[in-house]
Amino acid sequence: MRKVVLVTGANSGIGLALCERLLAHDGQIQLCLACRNMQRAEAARLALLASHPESQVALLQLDVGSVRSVFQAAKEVKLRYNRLDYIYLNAGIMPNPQLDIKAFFKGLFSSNVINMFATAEGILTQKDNINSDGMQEVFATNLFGHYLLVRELEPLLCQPDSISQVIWTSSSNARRSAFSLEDIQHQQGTEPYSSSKYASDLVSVALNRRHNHQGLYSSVICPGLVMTNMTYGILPSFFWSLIMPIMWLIRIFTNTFTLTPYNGAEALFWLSLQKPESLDPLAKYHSLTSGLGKNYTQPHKVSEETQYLISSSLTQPQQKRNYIKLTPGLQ
Ligand SMILES: NC(=O)C1=CN([C@@H]2O[C@H](COP(=O)(O)OP(=O)(O)OC[C@H]3O[C@@H](n4cnc5c(N)ncnc54)[C@H](OP(=O)(O)O)[C@@H]3O)[C@@H](O)[C@H]2O)C=CC1
Ligand SMILES: CC(C)=CCC[C@@H](C)[C@H]1CC[C@H]2C3=C(CC[C@]12C)[C@@]1(C)CCC(=O)C[C@@H]1CC3
Repeated sequence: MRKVVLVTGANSGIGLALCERLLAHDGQIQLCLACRNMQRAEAARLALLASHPESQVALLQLDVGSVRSVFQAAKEVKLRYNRLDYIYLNAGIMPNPQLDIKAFFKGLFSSNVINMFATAEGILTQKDNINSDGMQEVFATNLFGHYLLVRELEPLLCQPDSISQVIWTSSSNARRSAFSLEDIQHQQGTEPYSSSKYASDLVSVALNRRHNHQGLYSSVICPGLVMTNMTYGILPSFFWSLIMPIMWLIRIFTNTFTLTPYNGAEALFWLSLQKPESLDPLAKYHSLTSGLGKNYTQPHKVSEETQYLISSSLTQPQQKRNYIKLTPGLQ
C-alpha cells in the first residue's frame, strides 16, 4: 500500500520544498497538498508533477485558520484515504511584522549577537488580527487549526498495528517568555508568533504522552532562517537584496542560516526517514547548514522549565497556575 503524506501550507516555501524532497526520495507516496488557495495549490501540483511526472499528487482545500474549513477538510481526508502515515503541520503566518531597528543595532554590538540572528529574540513583534471565528489569527492558524485537524484525524492516525507521524514546523523564535497559560491566544502581548510556536512545542509533547501507545508520534522541527514569502514580508524587498551577501557571510558563523527552502526542509525530510519510536519526544529537531553548505539535523532538548510546565499542566493544572504566578518573569 502506498504511504499517504499530507502537508499543510504546501504551495510555497518550506512546505513546497519538502514535497519536492519527499517525491525525489520516494515516487510511490500519495502526496496531499492541503492549501487554502486552490490556484496556488494547483500551480504547486503542476510544478511537482513537472519534476516527478509519475507521482500521485492530490489537492485538499484547507484554511487551517477556520474551524469550519478544518472540519470539512478532515471529513474529506477520511473519505479519501484509509491510512495517513505522515501529517506535516507546516502552514504558518506572521502578520504585520515589526522589526525594532534600535534593538537590532544594540544587539549587533552585544555578546548576544549570534542568538539574536538565530532567534530574533527582542527585535521582532507582530500585530495580530481577530479571525472570522473570533479567535486571534496567529494562534488559530499556527496552532489551533492544526491541533483540531489532528484530533479530527485521530481515527486514521491511531489505527491498530500502524505507525503515524505528526510533524510540526515550529521555530527558533518560539519562546517561553512569550507564552502564558492564562492567555494562550496571546491577546495581551506583541509576540503572537513566538507564543504560537512555543505552544506547538508543548502540544507536540502532550500528543506523545496521549497517543504514543496508539502508534501516533509527534515531533517538532525548527527550519532555521529561510528566505520565503514569510521572511520577505519582514523587510522591504530592496533591503533584502542589499543585505543578501551579508546573510551568506553570517552563515559562516551560525549554522541556523539555512536560507533556502530546500535546506530549511532538512529536518522535516530527515524525520520521515526515522523510526518514530527512536525519536526523543522532548527534543526539537533543527535543520542546520554549515558554512560549506552541508545540511544536517540536530536534536535540541526542550528546556527543563518547559518540561516542568508540560508535566505540571498535564497532571496538576492548579499547581501549574501557581508556578506561573510565583515565578517572576514568566507572565
Ligand atoms: N521562513 C523562516 O525563516 C521560518 C519559517 N518557519 C515556519 O515555516 C512554516 C512555513 O513557512 P514559510 O515556508 O517560511 O513561509 P511561506 O509563507 O512561504 O509558507 C507558508 C504557507 O502556509 C500557508 N498558509 C498560511 N496561512 C494558511 C491558512 N490559514 N490555511 C492554509 N494554509 C495557510 C501559506 O499559504 P498561502 O500561499 O495561501 O499564503 C503558505 O503555503 C511556517 O509555519 C513558519 O512559521 C519557522 C521558522 C523560520
Ligand atoms: C543584516 C541582517 C542579516 C539583517 C536581518 C535582520 C532581521 C530581519 C533577521 C535577523 C534574525 C531573523 C530571524 C527571522 C526573521 C528575520 C530576522 C529577524 C525569523 C523570526 C523568521 C521566522 C522564524 O520563525 C524565525 C526566524 C529567526 C531569525
